[in-house]
Amino acid sequence: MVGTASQHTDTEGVDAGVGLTALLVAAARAIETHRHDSLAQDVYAEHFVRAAPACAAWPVRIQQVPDGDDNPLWGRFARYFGLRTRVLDDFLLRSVRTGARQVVLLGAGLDTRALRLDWPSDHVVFEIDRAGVLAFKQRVLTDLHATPKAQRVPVPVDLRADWVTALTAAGFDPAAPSVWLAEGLLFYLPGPAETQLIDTVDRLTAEGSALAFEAKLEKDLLEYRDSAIYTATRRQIGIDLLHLFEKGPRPDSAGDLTAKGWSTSVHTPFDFTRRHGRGPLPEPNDALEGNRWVFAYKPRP
Ligand SMILES: C[S@@+](CC[C@H](N)C(=O)[O-])C[C@H]1O[C@@H](n2cnc3c(N)ncnc32)[C@H](O)[C@@H]1O
Repeated sequence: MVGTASQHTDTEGVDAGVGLTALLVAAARAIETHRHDSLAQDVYAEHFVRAAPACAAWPVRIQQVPDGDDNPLWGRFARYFGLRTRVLDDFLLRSVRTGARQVVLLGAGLDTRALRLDWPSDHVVFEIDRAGVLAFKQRVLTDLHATPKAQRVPVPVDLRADWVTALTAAGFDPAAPSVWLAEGLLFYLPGPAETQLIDTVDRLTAEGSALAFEAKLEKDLLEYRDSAIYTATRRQIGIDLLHLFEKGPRPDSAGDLTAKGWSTSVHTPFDFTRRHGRGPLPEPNDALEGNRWVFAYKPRP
């Protein structure tokens, strides 16, 4: 265990610190949803943004941004989140089609895949995040009378504490194939917590399971301090992502999974920009340049 529950507060709300990053992704998904060439539809996203006093001035449509798509935050960065959402939607649905019966969203934040994707109705979606974030999410969804398309099970726990006990107590079955997602999460965890999380996913997964995660290449992240995306995020909405990211050395989690027998593939977001014909392309001093999307499969014998 990397730390204990008492060392790590899990009561932080959604409107501060790393919780606020969940709202940033929600605002990006709202903007993507309203685009004429949208890659992913999330009709709940704008309701989260509008329910959070901290985001009163945030846009939920690109038309509300004075410089529109030229804005590094609500244009380019939001398109990045829209592309990421679509690629990971496709990954999860593909994994379910090939046998996964349980979905585990690590650092689920305001992800509404349990409500908006077409799951087989007997499937279960476990959403792990801190209590404050999940309580806010539940409040908004309850007000909307939103109905999940699979069984949705929130698991309020800090991923640096004993989350395995919480997940299994919530009904997760390690013997059944599962698909796991860590979208926009790992760089908020200390390196040893990431290693432990990946080891634990390996231990809890039956053959035929799958995992996707987003990682950053090991490079001094502070080199990107003046990149357009991070500067705009800091100045426009007061979120200093580089302050929130863990800056110690990162483990090679894709390599670790390969060594454990998983089949892994590592992509840049730009691979998918080309595939979908929209999304961000590389720029000089580009904070997205070091991002990797990793897809891992635990083979059947
Ligand atoms: C950038 S948001 C991404 C949310 C979601 N995956 C998505 O893409 O919409 C990061 C999320 O990770 C959660 N998170 C960060 N550190 C965590 C921890 N130690 N335990 C549980 N959740 C954590 C935050 O509360 C936040 O909801």
